[in-house]
Amino acid sequence: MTTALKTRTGLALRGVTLTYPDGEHRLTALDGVTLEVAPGEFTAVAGPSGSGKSSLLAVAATLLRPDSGEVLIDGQDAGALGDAARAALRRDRLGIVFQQSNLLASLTALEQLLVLESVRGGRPRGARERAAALLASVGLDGSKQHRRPHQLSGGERQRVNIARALFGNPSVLLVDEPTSALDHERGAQIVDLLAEVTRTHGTATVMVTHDRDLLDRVDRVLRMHDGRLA
Ligand SMILES: Nc1ncnc2c1ncn2[C@@H]1O[C@H](COP(=O)(O)OP(=O)(O)OP(=O)(O)O)[C@@H](O)[C@H]1O
Repeated sequence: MTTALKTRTGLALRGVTLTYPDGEHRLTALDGVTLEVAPGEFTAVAGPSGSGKSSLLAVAATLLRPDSGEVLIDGQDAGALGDAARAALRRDRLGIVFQQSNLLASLTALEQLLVLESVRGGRPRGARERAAALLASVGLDGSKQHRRPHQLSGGERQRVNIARALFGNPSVLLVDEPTSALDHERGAQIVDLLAEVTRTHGTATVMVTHDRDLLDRVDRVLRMHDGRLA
């Protein structure tokens, strides 16, 4: 495994602008966004609907190429890479937790993590033990690891999502509205868990949220308005 050799400097966006086609014009979703998130730092991005939060995550996740500006993951400029190298960068350095739990219905919690190793081209020795330990560390012990998504609560599914995102030992963890399907108490527990894994795994974590009540649990809150960060 090369994970031990990763140089971790976190996430940096420099002067990022993103536009979408909008009839005969272009709509500016991100307008010169600059942002740095260091390893072990938990940053929230809050802002009204349509302000550009999801666009910011998609660009940071290297899923969308910005019109201009740079996206650096551990110092590597994603824009300078071809598609295959960008996919490898995503696989090796990024963990992504989507709003909708996109777990595979037929797999148990443990298998949701292990299937990633198969995609990566094999299952290194100890992967099963590591997956089990990771699930236990996010609060899913024992028999719950052998349940399928429909046999888990919304909060538990989100815990599996978080464990799965951490399984590749990412440097950067990107989280999109993780509490939208949860009540306040369970939402707060998930944000506390994200704060804990940010510390213990040393990830540069960015969470997009519109839930203001949870913002006192993060290291830093950035506000987004009309594609600009303040
Ligand atoms: N694929 C797309 N094509 C065209 N316009 C888009 C597309 N995706 C988003 N937009 C527009 O870009 C702007 C930013 O959208 P974005 O989804 O990033 O905002 P958001 O802050 O995440 O909103 P929400 O909180 O509602 O999810 C909005 O004006 C939106 O309508």
